[in-house]
Amino acid sequence: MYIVTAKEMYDIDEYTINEIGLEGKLLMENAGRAVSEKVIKLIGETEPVCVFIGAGNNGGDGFVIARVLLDKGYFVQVVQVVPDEKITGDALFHKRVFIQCGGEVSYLTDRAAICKIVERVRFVIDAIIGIGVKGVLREPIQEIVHIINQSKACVISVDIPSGLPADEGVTEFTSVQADYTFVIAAAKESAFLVDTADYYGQWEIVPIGIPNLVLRKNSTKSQWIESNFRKTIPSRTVHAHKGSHGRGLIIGGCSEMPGSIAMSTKAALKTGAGLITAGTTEKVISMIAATCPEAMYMNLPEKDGYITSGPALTISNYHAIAIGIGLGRRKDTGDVVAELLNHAPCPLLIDADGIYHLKSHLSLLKQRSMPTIITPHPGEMAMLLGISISDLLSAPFHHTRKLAEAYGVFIILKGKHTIITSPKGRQAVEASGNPGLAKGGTGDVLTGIVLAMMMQEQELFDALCNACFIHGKSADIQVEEKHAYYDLMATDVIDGISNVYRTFPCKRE
Ligand SMILES: NC(=O)C1=CN([C@@H]2O[C@H](COP(=O)(O)OP(=O)(O)OC[C@H]3O[C@@H](n4cnc5c(N)ncnc54)[C@H](O)[C@@H]3O)[C@@H](O)[C@H]2O)[C@@H](O)CC1
Ligand SMILES: Nc1ncnc2c1ncn2[C@@H]1O[C@H](COP(=O)(O)OP(=O)(O)O)[C@@H](O)[C@H]1O
Ligand SMILES: [K+]
Repeated sequence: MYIVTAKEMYDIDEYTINEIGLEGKLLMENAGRAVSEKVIKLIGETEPVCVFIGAGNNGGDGFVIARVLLDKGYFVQVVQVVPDEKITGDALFHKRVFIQCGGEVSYLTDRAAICKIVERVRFVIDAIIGIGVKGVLREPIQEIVHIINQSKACVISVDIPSGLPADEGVTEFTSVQADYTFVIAAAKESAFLVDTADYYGQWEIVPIGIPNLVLRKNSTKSQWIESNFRKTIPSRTVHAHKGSHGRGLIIGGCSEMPGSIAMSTKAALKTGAGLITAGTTEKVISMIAATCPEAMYMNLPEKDGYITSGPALTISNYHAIAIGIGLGRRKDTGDVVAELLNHAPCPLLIDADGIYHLKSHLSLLKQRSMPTIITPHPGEMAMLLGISISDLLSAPFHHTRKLAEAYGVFIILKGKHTIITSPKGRQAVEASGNPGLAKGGTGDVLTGIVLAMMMQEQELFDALCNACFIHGKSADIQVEEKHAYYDLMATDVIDGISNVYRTFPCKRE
């Protein structure tokens, strides 16, 4: 499940054609056939279909789809939206094959004629432009796209909704609003961005015979899905003891936010951590101890209800430490974050107010010999970078990679499509979870889950991805089985962790 830019996709095509030896015409045939199979499943037997075709190879895919449907007995109307001389190369080859098979092509750009056709069909296949789009759509294509968008027909886009950029960072565009998109060979970046994802409608990737090794070689991003979780999540051996599953310390909490550290602590234990100590103020300990009797507590010095640094903070005995949840933003509380950045002898996870304090100590990240992980939501990430949230969200892959590489830090940028980035620039998207998670406290739960995963025997990058998977899937199963988006609480997400382990048991023994 690779994620690519348009350039990476072109490199993949080129390598497959020139080095592997699979011809472009053949890839186009495969692409058209693969999409047709999906289309047939979707639309049933007898529906009339209109295929809109543009000048490039995306249009070429459209000719193959039209031929397959025609061959299966569908009434297929092909509307070519560019003049004949624009159809060249592999697309022209497949246009000729379509015509040889009895297909008819009408070159149409007239509004009234197109409206009439679109009114009569229940399904429109959009093969006007694929990843080759440059800038905002020109006329008459822009108007044709508006007609398609206003029609009642179900719109199925080939590879990408026409007009939509494949890459992040493009903010001005007009696009087909698809109901379904069958994406060719690899997901494109825009399928995961706040401003562009919805144009795809429901989407899935269709393989077209490009070898996996070529995809792997040319992409740095992928989706983290169920099979990744199953392959990488370590099992607990029969000889396991609490020491073999990690001793973790979570530092946070203040008088106004006592619950957050309680939730992180509980989530870490529920996820499988061996021993968890919650380091917080005496008052917070008295408030939360009864809610999580399995945890241990470290009484930290405080001032006005907030943690301050002092000798009570012993950090040498832990396999991983998390700081930031419900910590507050006082300057002397920030000193504790700096102290950990300087001295924590183990992987360090920084979240929430810890990220706020990190902004003043970014340079300390580079000196750390053990990994540092941050888990910002877009507001915190934009604050760290000194850019607006909308700028961040228009190019989240780029911005997170830049920060991760510059400071040698692992980043979990939270959202519907959570992006996990390593200091070497490897990136994964974890897409589970639902709007029920848009509620205070769910981030604190994630922190606990991440801390626990960091201490299990697996690659750190995989651990971070698996943590996001557990968090999102817990919410998804809870909503499927007994909750709604509205009533899901962060504590329900903790309870739901058991469902995730029971639904996706680990295979590795
Ligand atoms: N071998 C390959 O390269 C394969 C490519 N495939 C398909 O080919 C597509 C990419 O093909 P191409 O690179 O030919 O590009 P596209 O077919 O995506 O689009 C290029 C055409 O769109 C026009 N265009 C671009 N921007 C425009 C704008 N703003 N307004 C109006 N017209 C505009 C261009 O003039 C050009 O004719 C993929 O999305 C995929 O569907 C598949 O067939 C699989 C194999
Ligand atoms: N609409 C959504 N779909 C999927 N996941 C979501 C959605 N909204 C929020 N989340 C997830 O919920 C968590 C919220 O974290 P955060 O904003 O830090 O919450 P808080 O600090 O209030 O606990 C993140 O893991 C995020 O990915
Ligand atoms: K398209």
